[in-house]
Amino acid sequence: MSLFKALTIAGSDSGGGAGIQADLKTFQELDVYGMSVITAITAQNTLGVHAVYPQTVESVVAQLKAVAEDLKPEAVKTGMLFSKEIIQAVAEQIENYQLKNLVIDPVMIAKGGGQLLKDDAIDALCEYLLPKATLITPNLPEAMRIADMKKVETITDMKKAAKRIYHLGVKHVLIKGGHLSSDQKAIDLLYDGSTYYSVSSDRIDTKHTHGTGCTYSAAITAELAKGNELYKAVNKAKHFITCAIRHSLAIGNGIGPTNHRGHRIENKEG
Ligand SMILES: Nc1ncnc2c1ncn2[C@@H]1O[C@H](COP(=O)(O)OP(=O)(O)O)[C@@H](O)[C@H]1O
Ligand SMILES: Cc1ncc(COP(=O)(O)O)c(N)n1
Repeated sequence: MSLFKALTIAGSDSGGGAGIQADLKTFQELDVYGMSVITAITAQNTLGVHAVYPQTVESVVAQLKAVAEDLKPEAVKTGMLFSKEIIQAVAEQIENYQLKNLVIDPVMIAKGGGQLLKDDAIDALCEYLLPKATLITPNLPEAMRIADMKKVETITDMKKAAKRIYHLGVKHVLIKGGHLSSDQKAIDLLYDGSTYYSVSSDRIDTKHTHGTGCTYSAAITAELAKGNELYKAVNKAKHFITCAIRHSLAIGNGIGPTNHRGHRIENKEG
């Protein structure tokens, strides 16, 4: 049996619900060998981000080189990248090692509050990373910033934003609808430059959604690593994240994490 390998380039969440920790748990659950490049360490729990300790560019490049020269991931995702210097260095190494199947989760602000991407880094993300990516997965506030729009609140806004982001050079755009109004289904919109696809589930009534975006993009990355084409990878990942939210964990005193074993509970694997 082949063993597929996926890499996450992201920040560490000490609370274990988002970032590197969510990504590695997701890779493991989906039978993909997981590797990591840590861009920043956050002191974080379900109540929020207490502190951010970014890694040096030298550290990020050294981690990335070590992984790329030896282990050769079939797919790569980025999460919290924090600064334009880190973004530029990551983009250079992705080019250098010709890393394929790149999924960008343009993480900006944690659900519990806390800035995970500096304001002046958004331009660098668009200029250096987007043109190398297979997919970008912004939530509504992130889509608004990247598309440079005043608001992204409805499906019509999502379509407009997807088109604008597509024209920045990325191959596919998936705008996540977790932040749509609470009477709407959890509708995500996938755009490939010609067609809009709706990827939808019922909305689950829970406040415990810490790490949903990280887990979803990690699941897409794992499915791409296994050789699935993009549309299929997104649909499989949507099932994974929906199960993870349905069985999310009411731990801590704030926004609890998703349950990466949720899909096993639904499939009665225990
Ligand atoms: N309450 C919910 N019920 C079902 N799916 C949800 C819910 N909240 C978010 N999702 C889904 O979780 C995924 C992550 O979306 P979102 O929460 O918008 O990302 P982020 O964590 O980046 O803000 C998307 O597929 C979204 O539709
Ligand atoms: C290190 C790190 N990366 C990403 C997120 C975003 O996750 P969420 O928006 O669910 O808080 C986070 N909180 N921490």
